[in-house]
Amino acid sequence: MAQLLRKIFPVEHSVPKEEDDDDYGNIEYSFAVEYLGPPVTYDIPQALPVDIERIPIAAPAVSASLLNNLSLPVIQPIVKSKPSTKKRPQEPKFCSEATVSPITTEVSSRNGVLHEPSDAIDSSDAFGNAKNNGDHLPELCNEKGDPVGLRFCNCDDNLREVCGSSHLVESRNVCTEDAGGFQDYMSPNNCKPSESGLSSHSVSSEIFSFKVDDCDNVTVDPPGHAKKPSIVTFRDPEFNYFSHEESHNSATESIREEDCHNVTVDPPGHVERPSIVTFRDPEFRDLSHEEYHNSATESINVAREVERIGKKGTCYRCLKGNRLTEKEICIVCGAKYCFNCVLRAMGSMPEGRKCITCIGKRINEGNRRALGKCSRMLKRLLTEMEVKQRMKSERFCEVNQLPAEFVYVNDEPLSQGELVLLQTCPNPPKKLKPGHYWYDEVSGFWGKVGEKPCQIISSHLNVGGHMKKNASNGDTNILINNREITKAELRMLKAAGAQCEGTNSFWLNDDGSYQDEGMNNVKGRIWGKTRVNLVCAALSLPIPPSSGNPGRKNVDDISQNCLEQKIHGKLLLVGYRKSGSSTIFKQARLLHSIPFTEDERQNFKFMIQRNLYAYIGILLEGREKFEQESLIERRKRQSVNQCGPSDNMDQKDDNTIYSIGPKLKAFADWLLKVMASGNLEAVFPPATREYAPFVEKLWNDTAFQATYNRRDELEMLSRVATYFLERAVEISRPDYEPSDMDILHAEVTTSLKGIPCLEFELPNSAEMDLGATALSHDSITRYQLIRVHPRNLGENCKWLEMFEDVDVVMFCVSLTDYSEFLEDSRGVTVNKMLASKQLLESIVTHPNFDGKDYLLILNKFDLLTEIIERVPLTQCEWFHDFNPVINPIQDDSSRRYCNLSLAHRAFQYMAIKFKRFFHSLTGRKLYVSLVHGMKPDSVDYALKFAREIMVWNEVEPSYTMIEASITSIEQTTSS
Ligand SMILES: Nc1nc2c(ncn2[C@@H]2O[C@H](COP(=O)(O)OP(=O)(O)OP(=O)(O)O)[C@@H](O)[C@H]2O)c(=O)[nH]1
Ligand SMILES: [Mg+2]
Repeated sequence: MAQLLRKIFPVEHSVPKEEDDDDYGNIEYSFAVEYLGPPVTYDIPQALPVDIERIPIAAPAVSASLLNNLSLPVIQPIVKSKPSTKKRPQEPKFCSEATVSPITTEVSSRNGVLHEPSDAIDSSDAFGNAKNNGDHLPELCNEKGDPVGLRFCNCDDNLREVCGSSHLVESRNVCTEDAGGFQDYMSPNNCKPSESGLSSHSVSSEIFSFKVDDCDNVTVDPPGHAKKPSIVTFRDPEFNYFSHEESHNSATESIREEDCHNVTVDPPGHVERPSIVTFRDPEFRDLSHEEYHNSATESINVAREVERIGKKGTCYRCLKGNRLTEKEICIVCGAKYCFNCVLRAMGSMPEGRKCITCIGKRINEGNRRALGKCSRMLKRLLTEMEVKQRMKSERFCEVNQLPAEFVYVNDEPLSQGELVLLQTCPNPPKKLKPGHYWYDEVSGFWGKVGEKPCQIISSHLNVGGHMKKNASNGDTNILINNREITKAELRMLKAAGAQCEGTNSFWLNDDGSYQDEGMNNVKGRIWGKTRVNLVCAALSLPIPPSSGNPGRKNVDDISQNCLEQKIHGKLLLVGYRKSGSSTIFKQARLLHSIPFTEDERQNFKFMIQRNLYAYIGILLEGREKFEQESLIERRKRQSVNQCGPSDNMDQKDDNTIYSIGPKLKAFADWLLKVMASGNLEAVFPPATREYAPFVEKLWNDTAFQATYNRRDELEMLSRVATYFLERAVEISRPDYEPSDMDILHAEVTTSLKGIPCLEFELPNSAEMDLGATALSHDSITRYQLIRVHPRNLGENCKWLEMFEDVDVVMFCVSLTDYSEFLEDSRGVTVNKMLASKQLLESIVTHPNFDGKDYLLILNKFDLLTEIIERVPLTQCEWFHDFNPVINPIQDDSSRRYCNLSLAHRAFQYMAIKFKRFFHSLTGRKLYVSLVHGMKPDSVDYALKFAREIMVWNEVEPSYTMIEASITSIEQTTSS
């Protein structure tokens, strides 16, 4: 049979004969035959069937220009190597220019006896994968002489070093021939297989250290690696993660004897954490380690973290670069490669962005969302077609698919068919990941076990087991479809008008109709009411897709979109009128590249144009006033001079520099009338096109310009008006398109209709702020920023309870508020700073907000520096004792500096006032951040500050640490 096959499929030698072992020439095919002998009493390693689909296929190489100086791995043809009967591992055969590095072997053993290798051993790894380690695997025997996974020559009872190629311990061939052959990766820089005759087992130009410690734990540490017990790591100088293992096949890289002799062999740089599979994605926590192991089939290679060799931030291959260097990340092990190394490390990417050694392995679940989303770096490296092809492979190749058996629905793992059913239904669960979920097939409610529902999916799907009563860990004594609901759901029910008193069991259908259990009459419907939607939005409860607001994507009223992904922290942004909270919200949006939709831009355009007419109206009103004043002044002068009144003179005197022509006068009168009637919103934008020519004429008019020059005297004119008035002609045109800066500056009347919310990502720690890489989702966390206007909170902030799950309240105060007054609802004039203080008190003392963290954002610092000298801080009675010692101003150049320093002192003073006030209410610290809403960096800093507050809370708070942080914050904010 073998001979026949040889005739049909002649196999060429991959290595020149003279370099070869004798046995190599005798290539054979062998087939498994049924064992008919007597029963065996020992374990036989399992031979796994080959999954043809998992064998990587050579893909076209990247463009020729890129290949010139690349050392890409070469795939060797499949050959069978006969088990060697040699006592010593085969020495490597390198091409002439290749050098063999000395091998360092450290052996320390009390009980362990290291035997000369005899035959290749088979071993099972931690996942039960069968391994045939071939004849080149170092073999380690325990005291009974049983092989335990490593084989190497020269043993000693003590630690010792053995150098020289004769003691070479070769890297392994972990691939089983049964499993479909192996693939040999090597660097052409070192050796070309065809020329060198290098066997697939012989690239071992390594420095390894082996250590057998007291408990027969064997450790092989490459130099420079942090020693971890029971872990063997290999390192190739040219290709750090290069190994002989056949990562495409069912064998894994690790050899582990779990009982007494912990022996692990890991691929270069890859570290398998002892008996722990770590999934950094918090979502994955649902699946315990044991379950993962138990449910993993033998052929599954799981995601593992790669051990960093170089310094933090450097490329994992060339060890160059820093945190700021752009890198591509392996979706399996997390290794990061720089622009120059990524193609060498990842080859032709048959399964997307994976190191060559990670091909065939499951992705890290934390990277699932990034599948198929190309980075900028790849776009620069590859052609458009190549990028498409690789991203397609990444998304659709089998090994990258979600394993059905890792998804538990109502405590039962899904079959492949059920997973397909779930994923292809009209409303599938979004971003499904391994984990435990509950599903109410009657209502379509879907959530994670132990949590409130996060989505409403298609109902009546036959997937998973039966929903348990305690599936969502509810504690309300109210049942919906036999599930005890959570407090949040109870609020939703109440908002929908359901009578929950007396009844504790409801039947809820997928159309939202509900009835008492056992009764036939529908008592009402949950969905379709604005109030219910608002409550759901605020409590992060799902609503059916049809009741959502599909038009808007990233920023929206808190809706389904916000619930798709795990939100790590929620920030509530609130501030008194015109404190700048919506500017900060818009700035956060721009910072996190969430573009404004066309609809939003159109709305901003209309708002900006309408505001422009309002500013013009205020100027025209001012013009009238200035004209009057001017006339009065003139008449006074005339009467003083006693020039003798004459009709001619009177006529002439009516014209001042503030006088405008009859046409403009008619327009001005009309505009002022519209404003007085409060109809500006109704007239603009419709009248914009018609009146644009008047704006241009006005702007070019000397009287209008004279008024504009005195705009500081017009109290009604907001400070931001200048920004828009300077471009009045352009903005008034019908074809005006607002820029992001225009949108940022726009005074937007906050709508009462919705609660804007945006999701954004931040690196996990301040350390990483500088060096976040494109794909490291494990080091990036999602946050939600909710902006609520005080008017939306209702009287005494009663609606605040809707936001009780926020982590940090960002309370925004304009630093210029001390100089502004307004009439409250009772018609009483109040200082805006005091109004802000009152609002803060209402929130802080709200029962649902007891114990929350607060970050006070003192905004508009730039404006404070402008006004602080003109308007004393003592204008606000709360600041009556502000009495800083200021150096006398010597000249104009030092005036600005003095203002700045005065503004700083004023800021510090106000911050302390608020801190003391907060402390008197809560007994706790108030964090403070100085912000300039127009500056992205400043807003970014504030958001990261909020993140740090959350992080401090997560870490067991040590008093000293927090104190230290607070001190540093105060220093930062005051600097
Ligand atoms: N110069 C300056 N202007 C700012 C700053 N922050 C906000 N503004 C301006 O202040 C005005 C009011 O800001 P908004 O963000 O609309 O204030 P708000 O808190 O949303 O006000 P409401 O809509 O009443 O809630 C806008 O014109 C902003 O352009 C700042 O830091 N510096
Ligand atoms: Mg606003």
